[in-house]
Amino acid sequence: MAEIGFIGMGNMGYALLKGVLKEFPAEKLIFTAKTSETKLRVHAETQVVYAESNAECANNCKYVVLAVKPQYYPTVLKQIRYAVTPDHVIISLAPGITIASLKETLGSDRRIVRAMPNTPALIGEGMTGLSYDAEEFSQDEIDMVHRIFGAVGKYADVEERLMSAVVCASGSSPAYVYQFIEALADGAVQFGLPRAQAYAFAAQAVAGAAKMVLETGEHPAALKDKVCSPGGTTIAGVAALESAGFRGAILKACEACYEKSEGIK
Ligand SMILES: NC(=O)C1=CN([C@@H]2O[C@H](COP(=O)(O)OP(=O)(O)OC[C@H]3O[C@@H](n4cnc5c(N)ncnc54)[C@H](O)[C@@H]3O)[C@@H](O)[C@H]2O)C=CC1
Ligand SMILES: O=C(O)[C@@H]1CCC=N1
Repeated sequence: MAEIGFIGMGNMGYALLKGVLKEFPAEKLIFTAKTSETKLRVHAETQVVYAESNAECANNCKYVVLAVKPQYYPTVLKQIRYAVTPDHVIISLAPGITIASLKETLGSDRRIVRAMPNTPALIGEGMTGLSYDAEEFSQDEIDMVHRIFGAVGKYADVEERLMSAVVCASGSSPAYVYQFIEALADGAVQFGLPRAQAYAFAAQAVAGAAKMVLETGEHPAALKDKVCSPGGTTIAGVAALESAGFRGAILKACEACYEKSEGIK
């Protein structure tokens, strides 16, 4: 019997499976995917066994990670309904779908953890928000959930009402950061920097700036001020971004993301 099972091998399920393999041996893991091609490919790559069905996957592990899109939840929940017991720890990655609604479908004694990870989990640099009713779980189970997400990056517990805000800050935001890196690189290519170097310079600048925020604990605005020489190049760029509504655009993106997440049923 495995310990952790993954239902769904798309972008997030695969990133988590690959990520946790750095902390857990393949024998402790099991997964399912929709197609045989995916099952065979992921098995060949990871040596992790796959289950023939979602119910079989749930039957063969204690921690069941639901890594399918919200629109497939009704089907998958129906498939696993009688396979998951009150002993299982069900980890749901979907935005918007509440613990209460999952209990309504699966049974009120089923125990659910909501998790909002992100794809940098693939390389151990993920960030996951976790939400659960601590009274329903033993300390060992909570430690295990933390170990799973700790294996793929950082994590923090948050109140369930804040999960859609976590989607804005870290679940969806890697996409915005990639857009930013792509645009920065385009900007540099415009002035002659070779394309490959432009991505490397832009991505390292983003990674370095992010680490400065995390490691110095300084306010982002103070760090920004230190890059801006009076009358220099950076403040000219900052002024251009302000007049283009850069920060306002990001706030709008978060608003759209939040509303979308809250609207998922
Ligand atoms: N991609 C991301 O950055 C993040 C995704 N999530 C959440 O993780 C979940 C999965 O998202 P993604 O991996 O991005 O989606 P995806 O579309 O890449 O993968 C979902 C996978 O589920 C499979 N699937 C569909 N129906 C199935 C079934 N009945 N049985 C087994 N597998 C089935 C699909 O074939 C697909 O491979 C979603 O709830 C999403 O909101 C959460 C945080 C970040
Ligand atoms: O786009 C989505 O719906 C998922 C949730 C967070 C990141 N990707």
